Amino acid sequence: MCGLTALLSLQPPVTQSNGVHTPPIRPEEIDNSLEIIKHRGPDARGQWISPDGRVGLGHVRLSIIDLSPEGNQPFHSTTDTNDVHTIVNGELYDFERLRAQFASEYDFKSHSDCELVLALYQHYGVSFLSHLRGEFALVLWDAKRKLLIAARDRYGIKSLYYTVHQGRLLVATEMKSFLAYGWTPEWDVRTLRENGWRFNEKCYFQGVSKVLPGHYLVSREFGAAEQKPYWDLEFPDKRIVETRTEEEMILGVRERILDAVRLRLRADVPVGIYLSGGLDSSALAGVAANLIREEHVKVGTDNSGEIARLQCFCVQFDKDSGADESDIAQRTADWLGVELTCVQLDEAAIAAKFEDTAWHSEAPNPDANGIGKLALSETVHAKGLKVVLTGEGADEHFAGYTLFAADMLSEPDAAWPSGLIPESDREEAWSQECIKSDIFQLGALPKNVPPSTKRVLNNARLPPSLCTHTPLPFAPWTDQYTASDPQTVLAESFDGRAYHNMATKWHPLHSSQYIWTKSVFPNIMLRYLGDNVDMVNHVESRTPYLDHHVTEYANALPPNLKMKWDPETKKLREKHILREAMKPFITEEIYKRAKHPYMGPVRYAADGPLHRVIQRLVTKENVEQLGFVDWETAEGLADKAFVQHEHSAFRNVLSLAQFIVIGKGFGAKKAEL
Ligand SMILES: Nc1ncnc2c1ncn2[C@@H]1O[C@H](COP(=O)(O)OP(=O)(O)OP(=O)(O)O)[C@@H](O)[C@H]1O
Ligand SMILES: NC(=O)CC[C@H](N)C(=O)O
Repeated sequence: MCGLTALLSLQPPVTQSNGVHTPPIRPEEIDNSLEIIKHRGPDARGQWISPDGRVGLGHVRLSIIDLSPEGNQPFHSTTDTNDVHTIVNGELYDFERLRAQFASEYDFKSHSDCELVLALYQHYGVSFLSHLRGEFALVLWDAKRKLLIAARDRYGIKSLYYTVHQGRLLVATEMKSFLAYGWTPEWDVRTLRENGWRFNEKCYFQGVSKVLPGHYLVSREFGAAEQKPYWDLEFPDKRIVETRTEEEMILGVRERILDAVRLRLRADVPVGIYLSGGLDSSALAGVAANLIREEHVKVGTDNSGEIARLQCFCVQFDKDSGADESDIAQRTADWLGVELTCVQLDEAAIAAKFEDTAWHSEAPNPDANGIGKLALSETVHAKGLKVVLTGEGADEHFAGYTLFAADMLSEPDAAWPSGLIPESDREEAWSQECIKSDIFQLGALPKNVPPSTKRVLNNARLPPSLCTHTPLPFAPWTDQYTASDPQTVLAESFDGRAYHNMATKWHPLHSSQYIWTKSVFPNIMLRYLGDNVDMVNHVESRTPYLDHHVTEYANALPPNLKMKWDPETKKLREKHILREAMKPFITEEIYKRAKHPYMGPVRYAADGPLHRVIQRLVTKENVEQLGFVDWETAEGLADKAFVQHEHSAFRNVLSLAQFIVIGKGFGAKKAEL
């Protein structure tokens, strides 16, 4: 993916009577901002500043479609009637069909997918976003109307941040780009204490917000910007009985996934696949192999029609870590006849990449999982590939997480009467899942949650699990920022439409899927395990399960077909319909294998490489420089984590070390009372 940066001066570039001085935007500022994210776009760099010096657009390019200079950005549409400029990070699928459709009314200058934004904006006005299919972050400036739009894809696959600094609206793919404009980061201690940055539009730096998934930011006539939604997840009314047969729905899922993969194999550069021992990625590899065999589909630049040339990549952890799936991935690769490269990741390699992963992801998470993804992209790049397909989004939309089970069982599924679970079984299984979800927590369950908070999300069982995440060892003075507990903050990050739907229309499984997919998924998973770390090594990851034709179809399926009750084992079978839809393309082993979440090792040796990195980072000086952490509590964490192997201390200290890396990299001001 590429990277972008944009500025809009909210005041004219002169000294005002009130003393505010907004200098015209300078090319060096944009260039410095792009320099910070140059890893996102090694192939070309471009910028545009409006004649009045009030609008600036900058872009670094990882070229994927139309590698010629015509595909470089910004793109401009300047005619008698038009004066529109855009920068786009991402991929717009099915662009060739749309390009042909609009060729008579728009004068395309390139064969880039991204230029489509100008054609669609000219045709549809601000509603053009609904016509984009794929992952993107973009900024568009309509000079005639003095209208700025900054938009993000439906799921938040791409990141997009904004802030106002010295009278200028700043927008960028990564927060660190703002540093070039003289912005000085200050910790937002409230959102750190309340965990809000993991759930909502806030960031852990004051004044910085995310453009939310499925939203666009709009500023007219240089006025204050506001966010508006253009798309959201929708689920059916739980009382309406499904009339399609299971077979029809299995075929419906299959057809849409085939289409989503087919579109994502199209690129002017080599394309590969991230392959684990799980269903989601094995299905992608299987579908791709099938498309090569049955339709002779071109895979990136490879037109050979040889399945053996399809390149897959698997992270290989130490065998005794319990986290390694490479044997299974190898069996899948052998069965399909594709090539598999295993990327060995021992503890020394994990330790060596710890700081880079935190810095680039901008989304600290208390585990080492993101490091594996960073290592994968390093190898993919070394092998000359620029694009990979990866399986994120399947668990969200086809119900793969066991954390959804309690909500799935909390109510019968009237939409699929033939799959109804006998009431006594359902109630028994539900109470067991509730006990399990209380025991299997990654930290202490949230305390002091007002009863009203539980009702906001219609008593969903999922929220406490999302809120147990690893409190940092906060300094006592930060207690003033605990007016709202994390669970209330999570609940309040949704809107009235969602509350109404959860209370009256959606099955609890669907409410749970909504809560997860709108909160930690874009803010943590797609950052720490997604685009941000892939792009460090100039690799674009494409997510076929996050194609909105796939997800809209999946969301409309009955809950009982997503998590299907097995009357013999008296257990739920997660991702049932996805499994059935993908059956022709996967091994028997994968078809039968239960979900194992992607996890790096969680136990590391005392005085080993990772312990030493943590000791180097978590010093009194570094902790005190954060300002919001208590050194006395932090001091013993590394020993507890690596010598006594306390899992919660391990998570705490990893989190703390990541914040130290981020604080140092950003030059964040020490937080004070
Ligand atoms: N060990 C790994 N090597 C390479 N890629 C991986 C690895 N683990 C996960 N991934 C990538 O990350 C994606 C998300 O991981 P996740 O665990 O959700 O899916 P999965 O392993 O494919 O399937 P399942 O969810 O059924 O276990 C995978 O689909 C795959 O593309
Ligand atoms: N890396 C990207 O975001 C790709 C942008 C655009 N699709 C191109 O090929 O240039």
